[in-house]
Amino acid sequence: MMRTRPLKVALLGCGVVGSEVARIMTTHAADLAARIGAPVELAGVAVRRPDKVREGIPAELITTDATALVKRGDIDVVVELIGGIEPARSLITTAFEHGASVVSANKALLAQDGAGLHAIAEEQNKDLYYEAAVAGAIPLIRPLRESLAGDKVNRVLGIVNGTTNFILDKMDSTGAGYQEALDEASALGYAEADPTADVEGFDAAAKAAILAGIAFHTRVRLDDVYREGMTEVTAADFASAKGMGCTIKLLAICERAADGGSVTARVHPAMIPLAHPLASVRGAYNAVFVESDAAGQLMFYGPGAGGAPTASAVLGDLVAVCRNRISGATGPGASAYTQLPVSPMGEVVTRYHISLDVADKPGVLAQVATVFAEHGVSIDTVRQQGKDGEASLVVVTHHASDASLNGTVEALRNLDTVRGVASIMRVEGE
Ligand SMILES: NC(=O)c1ccc[n+]([C@@H]2O[C@H](COP(=O)([O-])OP(=O)(O)OC[C@H]3O[C@@H](n4cnc5c(N)ncnc54)[C@H](O)[C@@H]3O)[C@@H](O)[C@H]2O)c1
Ligand SMILES: N[C@@H](CCO)C(=O)O
Ligand code: NA
Repeated sequence: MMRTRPLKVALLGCGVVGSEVARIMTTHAADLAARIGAPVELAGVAVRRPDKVREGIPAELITTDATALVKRGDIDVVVELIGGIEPARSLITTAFEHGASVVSANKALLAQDGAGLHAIAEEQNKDLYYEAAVAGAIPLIRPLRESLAGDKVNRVLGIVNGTTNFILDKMDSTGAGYQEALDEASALGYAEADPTADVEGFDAAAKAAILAGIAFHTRVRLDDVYREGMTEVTAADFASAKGMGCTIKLLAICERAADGGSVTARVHPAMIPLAHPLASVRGAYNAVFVESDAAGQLMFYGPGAGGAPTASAVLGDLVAVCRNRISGATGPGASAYTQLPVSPMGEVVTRYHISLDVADKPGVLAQVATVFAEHGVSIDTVRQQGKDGEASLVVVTHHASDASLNGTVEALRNLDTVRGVASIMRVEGE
């Protein structure tokens, strides 16, 4: 039966995502009301620039005072789409304290203080939903929190940043320059307000922290996630990758240790075989593999960024939270009961592609191989190409710990015959 009193929604931020949320709330109003069981009304929109023309949003709803809006007391759901840490955190906290539930897409804030926000939500008996914060439109948070709640997840691996996937794809497929591809990603609404968050891997690291926490029922903060961005990936790296039947993607990898006693979370560029499903993830699309005891391997794929796709996830959360409001229930809260330690990157075991510039003379290969052997790093393949007394040596290793690999590279740099380490890249997905 349809309730006549509408649920009131306050929208904080009306940029790329917020404007799409407002548009869909208006164009889909009747369907949303039917699905929720009550009409949903946009009761106020907090913006920074009130003079901007905002099609479809009545001028009387616009305010620059976000704090007053969340303090009104009659708001059922606050949708936070400002981004960043402050004032978003204070606004969300105030919203809970004044009776509202919250939907947010703010991965930076959730990775930094998800535990604190969940605690306040639980204290106030309110919902905190954030499907849009990880992998845009792709349903991922809800499947992990709800559909897989009876299984044991061991690994989450994937492409979780649309901007960097868009840039790497352009560099690989069209030979486009880094800056040109980044400018295009920003114009399309994929990049963060400060795109450094994307290209330096902070955004993917925030998503990895959120995913690892939910997948392993533990607490993983942004600082726990090892992070390398993609700004140093070069055309030469793509050429090397091609040479071994691979491409390069910025991956987020969260793993539970084989003994179950700890977890790791990392973000870095990696070579993956062209035959791997992640290799064919193009543009701003995201794809995430989840491996669990009972289900085996699941793959989630779809648009990872952009106004409308992200708004789809926000609207899904809005419907869920509104339904909960009507039934007087709340959805699942934080589930960090396992309290697993996060192991340092040095303990992560993977394969490596190392490109060295060496002197082209007898014994160099043996010298290099000895350094690998001394550090317990087993070599899979070696490729050498000579050029004017110098040579380029490409070594691909078997599985080794990051600590052993770092020790190897340090020792290689100390060899007179090694002129330089041109690149080191992990090899995943085999
Ligand atoms: N764009 C995407 O593809 C995407 C995808 C997933 C998640 N997100 C997240 O969604 C959030 C919003 O992203 P966006 O792309 O829409 O950013 P955006 O920069 O386009 O929009 C944010 C808006 O908030 C406004 N704002 C800032 N401070 C404010 C304040 N104090 N009061 C009122 N308004 C304020 C800004 O003027 C801006 O219009 C961020 O947390 C982002 O990380 C974005
Ligand atoms: N800047 C982010 C938005 C989606 O979270 C990305 O490119 O993936
Ligand atoms: Na999502």
